Amino acid sequence: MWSAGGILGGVVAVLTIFIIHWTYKWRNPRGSSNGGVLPPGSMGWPLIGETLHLFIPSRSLDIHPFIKKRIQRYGPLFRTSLAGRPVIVSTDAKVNHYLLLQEGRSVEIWYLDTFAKLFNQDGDSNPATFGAIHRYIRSILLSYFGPDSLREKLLPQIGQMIDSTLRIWSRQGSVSVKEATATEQKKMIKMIRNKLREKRDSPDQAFEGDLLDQAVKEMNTEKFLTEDLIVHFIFGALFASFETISSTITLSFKLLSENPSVVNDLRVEHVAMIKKRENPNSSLTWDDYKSMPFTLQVINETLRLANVIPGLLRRAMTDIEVNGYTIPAGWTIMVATSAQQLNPNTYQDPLAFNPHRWKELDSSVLSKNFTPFGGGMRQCVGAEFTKAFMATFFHVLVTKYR
Ligand code: HEM
Repeated sequence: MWSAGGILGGVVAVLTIFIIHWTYKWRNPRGSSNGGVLPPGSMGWPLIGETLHLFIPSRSLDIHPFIKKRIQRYGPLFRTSLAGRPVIVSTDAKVNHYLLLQEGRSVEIWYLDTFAKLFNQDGDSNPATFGAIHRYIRSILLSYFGPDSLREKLLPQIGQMIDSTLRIWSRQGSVSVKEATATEQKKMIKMIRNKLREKRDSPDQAFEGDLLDQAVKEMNTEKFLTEDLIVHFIFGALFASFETISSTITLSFKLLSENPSVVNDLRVEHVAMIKKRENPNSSLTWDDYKSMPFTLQVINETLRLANVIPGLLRRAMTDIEVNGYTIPAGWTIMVATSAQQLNPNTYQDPLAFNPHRWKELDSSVLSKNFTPFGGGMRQCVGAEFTKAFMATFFHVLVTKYR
């Protein structure tokens, strides 16, 4: 006869064996169906993996300590587990370049945020719809924010907006900046939805010739353009532009205030340009923007250090062989471009703000080691807009303020 203590002991023993076996399998995942070798690394604790280490905020411009420590321990390619998913992190410039060019072949984009909702990534969206939405969003954003629109329409508007904002700020003792909370984001989504309905219900009255007008008009011809999709698209575009440009400009302000000689060199370039103009008060033009080598060096150096998007997320669609290791199909890949931009082998004294370094940097090295806007078919559609915006900001700042 089994005693109660014996049964309990048996259950505990079976449970212990199960937990040990499960933990062993968690910590030692299989490389692939045909026995490929996984990159070195640790999968951390069951379920939570190493997520908590990654979310510890870093106040330095340096590579995040989570990544830095693991590069030192395992090399440029390592495995981990984040947010319940097995992940390969790559900080290797050649591997990253290769992976970004593999979009739609062996890897696909993997969004964790607003964009996942937009593309209904975890829902039932089929690849053809996904592709059509992606092409639509790229082309509509490029037509409103790309080089042609900047040249013909946007640059003077950006100039006026920066000018009036700085004028107001310069009269204040301090300026408070804050990030939008989840409640404010919800309010914003509601506001966009109301605006969309207003435009849809009375198209003639509410027509302003903007991106939202065009999307609303095309709801009749493009089947995938639902109300929800447009709302998330507009919110996503605002988020992608606002979050990134504001933090880059904020950092540039800090870096310039610590480096008065750079401000001086910028001022020389911009004042010389104003002297060539017929109307010294006109705002920066496309030709001005394209003929300011030092300003572009300052922009590059700020983008390099800002590392606004420290890693791009992808999902392996097939087993991928790189550097003698296998990235198994289905695993998430973090293409950690931030590590490339702070690599001392490419950028001497990588944490120093030194715009002059750009004169000497070899363009072939840079094509793989300077990717603030990503690469391949997912490259940022707002890249030119961002650079022109920053150039205009510097123009107003150094010509009108001390
Ligand atoms: C400092 C400024 C910015 C930085 C550093 C930045 C960076 C990036 C990066 C790295 C990607 C590639 C993401 C990936 O491959 O997973 C990207 C994509 C994207 N960016 Fe930006 N971005 C900036 C500004 C903007 C602006 C101003 C806009 C809007 C006009 C914008 C809209 C987008 C969109 C829509 C995508 C998705 C493109 C696609 O999937 O085809 N970004 N951005």
